[in-house]
Amino acid sequence: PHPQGMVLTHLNVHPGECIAVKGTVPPDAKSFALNMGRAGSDLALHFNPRFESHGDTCIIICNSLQGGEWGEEQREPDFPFQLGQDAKICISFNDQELTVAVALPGEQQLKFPNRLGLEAIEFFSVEGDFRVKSIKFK
Ligand SMILES: CCCO[C@@H]1O[C@H](CO)[C@@H](O[C@@H]2O[C@H](CO)[C@H](O)[C@H](OCc3cn(Cc4ccccc4)nn3)[C@H]2O)[C@H](O)[C@H]1NC(C)=O
Repeated sequence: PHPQGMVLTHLNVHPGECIAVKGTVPPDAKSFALNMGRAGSDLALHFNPRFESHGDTCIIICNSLQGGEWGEEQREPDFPFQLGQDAKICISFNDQELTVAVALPGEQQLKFPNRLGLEAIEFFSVEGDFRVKSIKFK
């Protein structure tokens, strides 16, 4: 099978701008992740909805990755995603925090501290069970 997902680099997204991702969650999805930061090993946010994965059921795991080391997980039980449904996710940030707004299927905002002091998002990747339909930079 082809590995799922995509990697975008040299993005230069600044505070106040947002990355708007639209896509579909397959009906048999187990887990997907949106990663953003400086590079694959230097992530301000690993946003990882788990439908059934790592012993977790329907929970969003957020974490940072610095020099290849995971930080402390933030576990969010408010879970807006549904198997087989479209999803619309807008990511923005400032010096204090990153904000993930899920506009589909639920309306939900999730905040995560900007532990890296990130000033621009250069790197964005999608991994796992999420079929990207569009990415817009607003
Ligand atoms: C109870 C003691 C062990 O704790 C467990 O430790 C695991 C290993 O650190 C934690 O799982 C890791 O959590 C990280 C976030 O904190 C990341 O999610 C680690 O996965 C990285 C990763 C991305 N990918 C690509 C990918 C992503 C999504 C779907 C498909 C492929 N493959 N591995 C994932 O392996 C897992 O979240 C954690 N569970 C708890 C309850 O704390």
